[in-house]
Amino acid sequence: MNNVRISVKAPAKINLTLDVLAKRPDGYHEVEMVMTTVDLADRVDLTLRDDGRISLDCSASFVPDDIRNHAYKAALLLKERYQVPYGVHLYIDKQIPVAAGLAGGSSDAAATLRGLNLLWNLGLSLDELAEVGAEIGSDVPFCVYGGTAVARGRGEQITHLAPPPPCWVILAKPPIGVSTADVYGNLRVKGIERHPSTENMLRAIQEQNFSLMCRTLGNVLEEVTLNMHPQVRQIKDLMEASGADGVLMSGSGPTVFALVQKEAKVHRIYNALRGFVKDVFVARMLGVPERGNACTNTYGNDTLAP
Ligand SMILES: C[C@](O)(CO)[C@H](O)COP(=O)(O)OP(=O)(O)OC[C@H]1O[C@@H](n2ccc(N)nc2=O)[C@H](O)[C@@H]1O
Ligand SMILES: Nc1ncnc2c1ncn2[C@@H]1O[C@H](COP(=O)(O)OP(=O)(O)OP(=O)(O)O)[C@@H](O)[C@H]1O
Repeated sequence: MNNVRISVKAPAKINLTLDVLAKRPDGYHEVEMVMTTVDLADRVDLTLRDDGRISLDCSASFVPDDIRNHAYKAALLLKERYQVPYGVHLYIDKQIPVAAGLAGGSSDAAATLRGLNLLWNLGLSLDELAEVGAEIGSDVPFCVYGGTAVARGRGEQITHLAPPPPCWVILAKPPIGVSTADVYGNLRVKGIERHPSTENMLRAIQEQNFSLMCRTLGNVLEEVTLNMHPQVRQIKDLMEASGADGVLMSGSGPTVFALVQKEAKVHRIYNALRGFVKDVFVARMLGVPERGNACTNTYGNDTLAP
């Protein structure tokens, strides 16, 4: 093991809108979704290995530490594609709940790609890293860039956006794991009654209109997951009853988030939820790619430009 080490932040994402337009011949769904990052984040530490091997540890023991881990897969793909002689040891400090609809694994993979680009001195652009990321999962390209974007295709076609109006985000995850494949599998695309308006969400962001953003929140997967897991509906109801300005399930769930602008409301909603569910987090909307994403290393400074 070498002592050249960098740390990269891997923020969670939330979906402000998630629309499904069609089922594709390849089994995936054609989506249109507005996504943004929040400051609930994992940290990925990358230490250079001279022996060419890839290894991984995670603070959460139930997360796989082999090729099933998205971060491990990211390192292997990059190593093979660019014939890198070096290896890496990855340590993931897990703060984002797992199988929660917050793209934790995807963000770890994206952070690994960004970190290895520096550690292995590959000189790749974010577009090139996102292309590698798409081989790992549909959410990885967005996570490579971070910030705020519309994602189309199966999620890999990214159009960057300005940050949404600033606000607090309270996230609550019931103690169940949800399989994204099952949720998409249970969706009847032709039966979708209300599609969220991407156009209105873009307008809300452009005009920095918090109230329009809250009114436009929408996720067509929500109904599917709510029917599978009634607890998710209870959390949603509780957030709404506690005065949240907007409430939505993220991704395929089961995490539900509430948006509020007034700090006093944050405490009220947090306290109401804590009696009901253990995993409650208070975060700020990040909305922009984080500067200084990769920190302390033996090169002396952070050269990652997100
Ligand atoms: C629900 C979201 O998280 C919203 O951001 C994404 O659409 C899913 O992203 P992800 O977890 O990275 O998804 P992947 O790992 O690529 O795919 C998991 C499974 O979800 C289904 N899937 C995923 C993305 C998509 N556009 N259509 C799909 O039908 C497929 O059955 C796939 O086998
Ligand atoms: N680095 C990782 N962190 C967490 N889970 C991982 C990781 N790599 C692979 N996994 C596996 O992926 C599965 C989904 O975990 P993850 O936390 O990424 O889900 P998610 O937040 O619902 O993702 P998405 O929002 O992209 O659908 C878990 O069952 C876990 O075993």
